[in-house]
Amino acid sequence: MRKRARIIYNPSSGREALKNDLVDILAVFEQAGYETSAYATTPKPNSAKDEANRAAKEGFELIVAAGGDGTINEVVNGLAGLKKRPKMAIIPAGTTNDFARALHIPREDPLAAAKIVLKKQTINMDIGMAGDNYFINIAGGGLLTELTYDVPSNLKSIFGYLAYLVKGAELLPQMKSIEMDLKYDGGEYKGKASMFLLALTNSIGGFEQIVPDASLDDGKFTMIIVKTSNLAEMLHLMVLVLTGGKHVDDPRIIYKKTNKLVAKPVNSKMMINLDGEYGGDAPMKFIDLPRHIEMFANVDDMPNSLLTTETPDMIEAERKFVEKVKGLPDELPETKKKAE
Ligand SMILES: Nc1ncnc2c1ncn2[C@@H]1O[C@H](COP(=O)(O)OP(=O)(O)OP(=O)(O)O)[C@@H](O)[C@H]1O
Repeated sequence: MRKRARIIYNPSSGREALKNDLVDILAVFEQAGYETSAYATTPKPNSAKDEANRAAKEGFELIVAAGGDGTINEVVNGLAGLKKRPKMAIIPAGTTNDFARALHIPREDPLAAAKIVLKKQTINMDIGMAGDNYFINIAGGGLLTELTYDVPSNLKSIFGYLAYLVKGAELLPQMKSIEMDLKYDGGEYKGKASMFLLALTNSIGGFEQIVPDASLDDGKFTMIIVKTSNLAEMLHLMVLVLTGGKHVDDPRIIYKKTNKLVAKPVNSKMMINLDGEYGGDAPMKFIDLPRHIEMFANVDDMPNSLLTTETPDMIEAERKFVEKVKGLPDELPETKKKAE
């Protein structure tokens, strides 16, 4: 019997290109040896997740997630809890496409992304588990991570994580650190922090510098705890990120590899963000499931070292941002006071 592939695509995500190319995309997977069918997701919550789960249980050998990061996250959530998990491929069609960036899959041309399957190269990717949910790219908690919900998606497309940070900087005067208890492999942080992040890939909102040494299959998250919420200090850290990852050694940051994290707020509420979406409230336990899903990737093009793959508009966005930050005074006593 021929192997079967199910393409789960979001007809509403990103550009029309996905729909226009669908017939050719189906042909690529047929050429790769799969009897292939397609399923269009609906606005109903979890439609991609439920279909991925159903197809996997029916014995499909390959599930292709075609859409934005939200669709990919849902498909992973449909598969990660199963004992027998099919292979996955992704065709990015969203705005930020963080995950495709990490796997070096073309982000502008869905047909080219589909053709990665013809190279027959896969990697066994780590997946994050957070309570009952799964994530593939990043989890976070704390006041700053809550801001992602406010970043309009047209801004996301140009600035990615930068938008998140700029928005954060704008809102910082209203912000404060919260008291957290974070237990990780071999250590614990008890104290004030503005946020923590757990990264599985090195691509967060288009910025590979934030987690310069993330590995996709080492069974460990890269954990970043940002202790300060002081406006001037946050801006300084952003500049360190933009100028090549020097933030990792900064004393206001804890930067560690860990397989687990138990995150608890002390006397306050802490929302958890999973792959850019609200994922429940802490206390929450996070575990890195090592080499959990076999994923088609452009392995030839994935660098051993972690070189950035910036597009011209990202470089321009970075340049503008650094200019903006440079123009600000070092100390902003009014806002600083409120931020503390
Ligand atoms: N047929 C549909 N019509 C409208 N919305 C849909 C449909 N199918 C799925 N959705 C919604 O699309 C959202 C997921 O979007 P997805 O992440 O795939 O693309 P995107 O939003 O364009 O990408 P990005 O997050 O990168 O901007 C979910 O909220 C889901 O409910």
